[in-house]
Formats: sequence, C-alpha cells, structure tokens
Amino acid sequence: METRPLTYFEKVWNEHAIADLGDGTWLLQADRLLLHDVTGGAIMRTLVAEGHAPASPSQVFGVIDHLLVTRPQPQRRDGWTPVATQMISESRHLSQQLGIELIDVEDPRQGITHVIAPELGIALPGLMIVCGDSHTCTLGGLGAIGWGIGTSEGVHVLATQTIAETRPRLMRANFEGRLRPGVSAKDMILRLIGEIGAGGGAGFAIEFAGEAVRALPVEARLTLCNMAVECSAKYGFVAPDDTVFDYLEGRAHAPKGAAWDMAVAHWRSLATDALALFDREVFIDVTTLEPQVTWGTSPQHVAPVNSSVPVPEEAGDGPSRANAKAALAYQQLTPGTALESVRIDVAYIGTCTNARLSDLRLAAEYLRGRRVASHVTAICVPGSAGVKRAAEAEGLDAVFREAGFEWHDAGCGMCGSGRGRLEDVRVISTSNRNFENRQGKRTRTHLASPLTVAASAVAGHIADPRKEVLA
Ligand SMILES: CC(C)[C@H](C(=O)O)[C@@H](O)C(=O)O
Ligand code: SF4
Repeated sequence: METRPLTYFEKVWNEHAIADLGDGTWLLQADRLLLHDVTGGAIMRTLVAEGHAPASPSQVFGVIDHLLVTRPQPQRRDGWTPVATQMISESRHLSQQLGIELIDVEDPRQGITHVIAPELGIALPGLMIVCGDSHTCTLGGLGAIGWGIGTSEGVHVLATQTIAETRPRLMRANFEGRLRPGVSAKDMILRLIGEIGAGGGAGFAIEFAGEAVRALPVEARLTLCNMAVECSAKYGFVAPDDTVFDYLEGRAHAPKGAAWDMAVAHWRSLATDALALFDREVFIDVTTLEPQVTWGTSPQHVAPVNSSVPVPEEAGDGPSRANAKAALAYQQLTPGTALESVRIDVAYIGTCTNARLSDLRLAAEYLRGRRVASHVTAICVPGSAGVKRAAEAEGLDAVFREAGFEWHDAGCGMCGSGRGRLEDVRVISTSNRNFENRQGKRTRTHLASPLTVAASAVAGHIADPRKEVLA
C-alpha cells in the first residue's frame, strides 16, 4: 500500500493493477468494454478467428451509433449504405453468437455510446472503461476512467477482461471562479486547449478541478471530459461528488440498495488527497472567459467569439505561423476579419460533446420565438433516443422545428465518421473536431457551444449569444 498522498487517478489505477509488466506498463482490470458499430465488429471477428471466447460477456456492451442515418423514417430505415448494412449485421450476428448485449437501432436505449453509457449507469465512478473510440474519455465526467483502444487491444480485453497500459503522467487543470451567463463547459475546454495546445495533454491523464468544475452539472462535465483527447490526453476526468451520485442513483445498471451505499462511500474515498502532487498544474480564471469559437483546423485554433481571425505573422514561432496560415487558407478566412462577420451555411447541434438534454434546452431557450436565417441549414441530432424523448416531452422539438431546424433521430450524424456527410460548406458545430474534411469534403467547421451555434443559426453568421440574451 502506498502511504504518500495520492491523486484520484492513482487510487483508481492501483485498485485495477493486476501485475507490473515493467517499463511503466501494467496489466489492469478492465471493468467495461464497449463495442460500437465501426470498431466493435473487427474486435469480435478477430476474437472468433483466433479461437478465443469472451471472458466476461456481462461486462461488455454493444452499441449501434456511427453508421446510422439520423434523418427520420423512411431514410432512417432505408438509407443505409451497403457497407453500413454489412457492418451493422455483423455486429448483430457476432454479439448474439458471443452472448453480448447489443443496444440496437430500435432499442429505446439507443444512442451515441458516450451519451448512453452514463444515462444507463453502464459508466460509474472509479471504473476503467475501454472502447475502440477516442472519445471514451467523455465518461470521466462521472469519474470513470475511460479511454480509446485499438482492435488488438480490444480483442485482448474481450478475451481476458484485462488490458496492458502505460501509466500516464498527471495534470490538474484548475478552473477557478464562476462562469458568466452565456458561457459553458464547451467554452472552458476550448479555452484550455487554446492555452496548452492540441498536443499539450500528450502522455497525461487530466483531472479537471476547481470551483467552476465543481459547479458544473454532470452533463456539462461530460462535455468537458469529451474533449480531453482533443489536446491529446487519453484520459480526462472529474472526481465524483454528490452531483454525480444524485445523477446516477436509480439508473438501470447502477448498484441498488445496500450495494449503492457501499459504492458511494467507496467512491468518496477515492478523492485526490490534499497534498497529492501532479506532474503539471494549469490554472484558468473563468471569471473573464468569453464564449469561444474555433477559426482554424485544429481545436487549438480558438478565440473569443467577439474577437478577430488572428494574423499569422503575429503568431508565435515558425511552425505555428505556417500552420495558422495553412489553416486560414483552408478555412477561406482573411486575417483580421471579425469572427462575428463570418457567414455560415450550416448550424449543427449534436454529437457526444453537446447533444444531451441540457444542451438542447440551452439552444431551444435561445431559439424560442426566433427564426434561423434563410440561407442557413440548421440541424439538431439528439445524442440518444432517451434525450430525444425527453426533449419531445418538453416540447423542445417544436421549438427547434418552428425556428427552422431539422429534428433528427439519435446517432453520430454529421459529426464526421457518421452518416450524411456535408460538402463544401461552412458549419458552426457543437462537435469536437474541426480537421480538414472532418464533416465532409471541404467542410469548414467552427467549433462552439450549443448556445453560440443557436445564436449563429439565427444571425446567419458567427454570433455572440450574449448580445441578444443579455440585451
Ligand atoms: C469511429 C471512431 C474510431 C472514431 C474515434 O475514435 O473517435 C469516431 O468516433 C470519431 O469521432 O472520429
Ligand atoms: S459523435 Fe462524433 S466524436 Fe462522438 S463518437 Fe460519434 S463520430 Fe465520434
């Protein structure tokens, strides 16, 4: 037993450590393996081809999310590409053969893996959860340690329910102060990435901490952790507290009765000790934080919405200058242009970053009684069937539709790897990636919060949501 003060991550790591494999690598217990339609099939297929069987199928869940058409019926049912049809039927067939529960298209629990794992209590504090998907770090919002794995690692996990992992260094990102109205978790994480850079988290597990993080509801913490991987950190998390316990109690897969009370007591004991040391600490004062929007082709190309497209000649060293120039050329933007004057073609609300009920509520609150600009295609894709039902029960679908938004079924949609890609348009999007061609050929993506996307949809150009709301 280590007796020095420990961080949350170290405590969870130690509880899962089975064997020291040397060179900083450990064999760890994996509590959950999530298999989605893009990478899950190959994992199951390889397992079968290698003659193995799942070690613990009840700890494995299959999900269909990426390959779905999110446009409502009949496209939802008939619009699959032959490749999607083949991959989805392989997932169905193999998960049945291996005794793995599959949350399929028509299942009322269906949705994006990282949205439904918290909703169903499949993700819980202190668990190690792996999936062939880089945004598994989202689950850190509940205090789970989640990360993305490759196919051969997935086969190893499926066959043994263990994984070999190199112990990362530890960073604490402290967000101090209180957020101002119109500013949200998405702005916090974009700001952090702007500060430390898209590679700044490489080799680290990031603990998000500080007054502003403690004040965030669970869904906002999921947004924060979702983008840890966008600064190259494999893992990002918030140590769980009453906010998380209240959210999880009673969820389908959460422990019940006496087991729940024991679990909560244990989860509390995992909190980072007061004197624990981190390899790096970053401090961000949120009291002056503005809504953020990306201008370039990396999440680090970010600026306050009420500022201007930067002038590359004024940007740091040679490589970042060249990189900014190339980004501006791709994005068809002129240095010095006010971001708020940049005209958009598409406004997109969806993805595992920002398609939970609270995100939709924020956007709908802005859209009530307003209309999307006539040249803008506006799309809202709820993150899960559960989110969609809850939104409809509150009449949010009517608010979106009356404002001129398309109202879709749940799935990854037009995030990137999903179906229904866009082409040659400028998109303001609540997603997490703005690489070249990410949302389709020649798409020029600007990442922002749901509120900023709603305001921009109405204005027809990138817009500061606070102008109207606070006027
Ligand atoms: C398909 C999957 C491997 C991929 C990821 O890992 O992130 C996808 O979800 C994405 O966002 O591009
Ligand atoms: S919504 Fe986008 S980022 Fe999230 S898992 Fe799906 S494709 Fe990946």
